[in-house]
Amino acid sequence: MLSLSSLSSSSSYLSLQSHNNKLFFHPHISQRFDGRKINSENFRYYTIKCRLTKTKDSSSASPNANSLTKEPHKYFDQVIITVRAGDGGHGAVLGVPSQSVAGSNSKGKQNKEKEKAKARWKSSYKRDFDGSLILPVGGHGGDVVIYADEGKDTLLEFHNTSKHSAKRGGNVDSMGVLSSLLRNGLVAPTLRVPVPVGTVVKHKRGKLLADLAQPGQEVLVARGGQGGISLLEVPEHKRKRMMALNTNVMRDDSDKVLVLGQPGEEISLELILRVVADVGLVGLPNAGKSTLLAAITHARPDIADYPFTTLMPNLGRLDGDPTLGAERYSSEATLADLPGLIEGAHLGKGLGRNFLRHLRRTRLLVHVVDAAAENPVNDYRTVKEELRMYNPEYLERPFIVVLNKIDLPEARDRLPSLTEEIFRIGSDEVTYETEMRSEDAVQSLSTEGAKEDILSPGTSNKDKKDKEIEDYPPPLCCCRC
Ligand SMILES: Nc1nc2c(ncn2[C@@H]2O[C@H](COP(=O)(O)OP(=O)(O)OP(=O)(O)O)[C@@H](O)[C@H]2O)c(=O)[nH]1
Repeated sequence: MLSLSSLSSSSSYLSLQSHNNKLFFHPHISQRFDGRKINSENFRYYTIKCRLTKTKDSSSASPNANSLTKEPHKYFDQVIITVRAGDGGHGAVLGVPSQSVAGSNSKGKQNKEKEKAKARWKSSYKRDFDGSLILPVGGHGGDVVIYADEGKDTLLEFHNTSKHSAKRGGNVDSMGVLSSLLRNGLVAPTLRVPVPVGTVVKHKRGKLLADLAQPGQEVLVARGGQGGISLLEVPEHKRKRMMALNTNVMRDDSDKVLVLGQPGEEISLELILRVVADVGLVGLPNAGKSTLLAAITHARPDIADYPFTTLMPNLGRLDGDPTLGAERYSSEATLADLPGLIEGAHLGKGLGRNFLRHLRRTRLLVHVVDAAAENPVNDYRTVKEELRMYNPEYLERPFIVVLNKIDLPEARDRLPSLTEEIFRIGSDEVTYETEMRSEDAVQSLSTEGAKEDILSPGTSNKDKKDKEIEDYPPPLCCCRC
C-alpha cells in the first residue's frame, strides 16, 4: 500500500507503476515484490499524475497544546483572536386581537360594546408621545469588551480558545397576538474578556484600538446587533397609516421594516502583551539578572547556572523605603527581569525581538554585567548595541550598570579598571549624544543641562510614544552588515 501521507515532499506528481493490479512507487519500491527480484519485463509502466495535498506547514499553523506547554515563551505575549458580538433578537409580527363581542343581540348594543372594547384595547398599550403604539423589540445582542485584569499574566490561554462570542439578544416572545403583556426581548450581557495589564489591542494587521496599560482599562471591540422591531399584522391600507405613525421604525435600504435582529460585529484582533514595569533588567544570559531581582524584590524567578533560564519576563515589586527620606528613593517600582539578550537579538536571534519589545514601557534600564566573565566590557557593549539596533530610543533612557558576581576573585581583581572602562563608555556616549543634539540647535544648553535632557526623555519623545503604539519597524541591521 502506498502511504502518501508519509511523503513529505511538496512535489506535485508521483510516478507509479502497475504489476498484477498493484501499484508501486517508482522507482524505489519496485525493486522487490514478495521477496523476489522482479523482472522488469513483467511490468507495464504507467505514469499516473496525482496531486499531493500539501501537509500543513507547522510553522504557520496555530500552536497546538503541546507546543504551548513546551515553549510558552514563544506564545505568551502575542496572539490573534476573533471576537463576535451577539446578534440582535428578532421582533415579531403580531396580530390584532379580535374585537368582536360575542353574545350581543341587538345591533345598537353590539356597536356600543365594540366601541368600549376598542377604547379599552387602545388604552391598554404603551404609546409614544405622538400616540403611536410602542411595540416590543428584540433584545440587543451582547457587546464584546476587552479589559485589563491584574489576575492575568500571559496571553497563552487565547491560543487554545481563539474565538470569543457574545450571546444573542432574546426574541420578542411572540404568541402571535398583540397584548399589553408583551415584553421586549432580553438584552444579552456584554462579554467581558480579561487580558493581562499591558496588553495592546489592535485590528489584525491594522490600526491600534487600545493600550490597556492600567488595571481595569477596557475597550469595546465589537458591538452587538440591534434587536428587530415588531409589526402589527393589519390590512394593507391600515398598515401604511400605522407605519407613518411609528416614526421609530427601523428600515433597511429598500425601505423594508426590519423584524429580524441585526447581526453582531465580528472582528479579528491582534493582542500584544508589553509588560508594564518601571525598570528593565537587561544583560547577556547568565549575567545574574534573576538573582538580582530575587535579592531586591519578593519575586522568585528560576535561577540556574546555565544560559536562558529565564524565558519569559519576571516581574518583581520594589517596595519604597521611607527611611531613606528623599521622595525619589522612597517610591515604589516594578522591575522586569528580561530573558538574556545575545548578539543578533535585534534581528530576532534567541527570540530577542520578542523580549526587547518588553522594554518599551520601562523608564530606567539596569544593565547587569557579569564582572567575572571573559570580557565584561564587550558584553556590556553587545547589549547596548542590541538595544540601539532595536530602538535607538532605549539608549536615551536613564540607566544603571550593575557589575555582578564581584565576590568571585577574577572579578574582584579587575574591578577598578572595569569600572573605569564602563564609565568611559557612558561618558563617551553622553558627549557624542550632546554633540548630535547641539547640531539640532540645542546650543544654549549647558553640558549638564544637555546630559539631563538626554537622560530624561523629553516631552516631544513622550508625545511621539503616545501617538501610536505599533510594533517597531524592521531592524536597522543593514547599516552594520
Ligand atoms: N558567585 C556569584 N554567582 C552569581 C551571582 N549572581 C548570580 N550568580 C549565579 O549566576 C548564575 C546565573 O544567574 P541567573 O540569575 O539565573 O542569571 P540570568 O541573567 O537571569 O540568566 P538568564 O536566565 O539566562 O538570562 C546562577 O548560577 C547564579 O547563582 C553573584 O553575585 N555571585
